[in-house]
Amino acid sequence: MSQVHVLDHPLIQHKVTFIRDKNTGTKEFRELVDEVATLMAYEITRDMPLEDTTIETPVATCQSRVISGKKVGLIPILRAGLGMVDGILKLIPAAKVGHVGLYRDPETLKPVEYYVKLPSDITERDLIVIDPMLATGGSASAAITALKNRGAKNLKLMCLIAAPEGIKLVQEEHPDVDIYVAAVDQYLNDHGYIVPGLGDAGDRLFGTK
Ligand SMILES: O=P(O)(O)OC[C@H]1O[C@H](OP(=O)(O)OP(=O)(O)O)[C@H](O)[C@@H]1O
Ligand SMILES: O=c1cc[nH]c(=O)[nH]1
Ligand SMILES: [Mg+2]
Repeated sequence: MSQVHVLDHPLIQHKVTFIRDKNTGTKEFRELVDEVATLMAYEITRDMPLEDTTIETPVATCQSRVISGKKVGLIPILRAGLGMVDGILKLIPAAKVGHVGLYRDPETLKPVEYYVKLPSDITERDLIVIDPMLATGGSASAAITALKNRGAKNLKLMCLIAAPEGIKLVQEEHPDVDIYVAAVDQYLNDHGYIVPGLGDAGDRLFGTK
């Protein structure tokens, strides 16, 4: 069974409060999502392997450590996942970025795939699937399946806000994928929106409502 990591750092929790607030406009919403993504990346990279190296400081020879040659891939789920990419790249600038385009059919709540473009070497990369919202879990699970079908092996899922229903589905369908979230909310309403949530993440990021 995969683990769920709730990233409860005070800075993350503080910023998520303003992301949720309906009075937060598009510009500020986008900036806050970007900042939270950076803070979450700091937490999600805790287990990155290090290797020893020797350097010369101005004073002496020194044994020190660098991140070992592990390659990372970021996979935002379009559209809303795009809002978290730059924030993560600030900490992992060498990561490659693949895109999985999915939208959730408003009637059936089932994901519809419309675009997949991935780095050619995803089988060798540690992949982080990114989407602000994990609601029914259908989109995240479908994205992970699409990646596994193309050979991906090491995956993590990073979301801002999750519903218990979405966590359950991803854990059932992908027990090898750990989930990193800033908050786990109460439930889904009749339209599949997370309560209390933040509304429609894509619309709030891109001002399309
Ligand atoms: O867990 P689920 O029930 O699948 O819902 C979550 C999905 O819904 C939203 O995308 P949406 O379909 O609104 O597309 P968009 O990002 O283009 O707005 C969100 O960004 C997730 O991808
Ligand atoms: O609450 C929700 C659920 C799905 N997608 C969103 O953007 N928000
Ligand atoms: Mg949307």
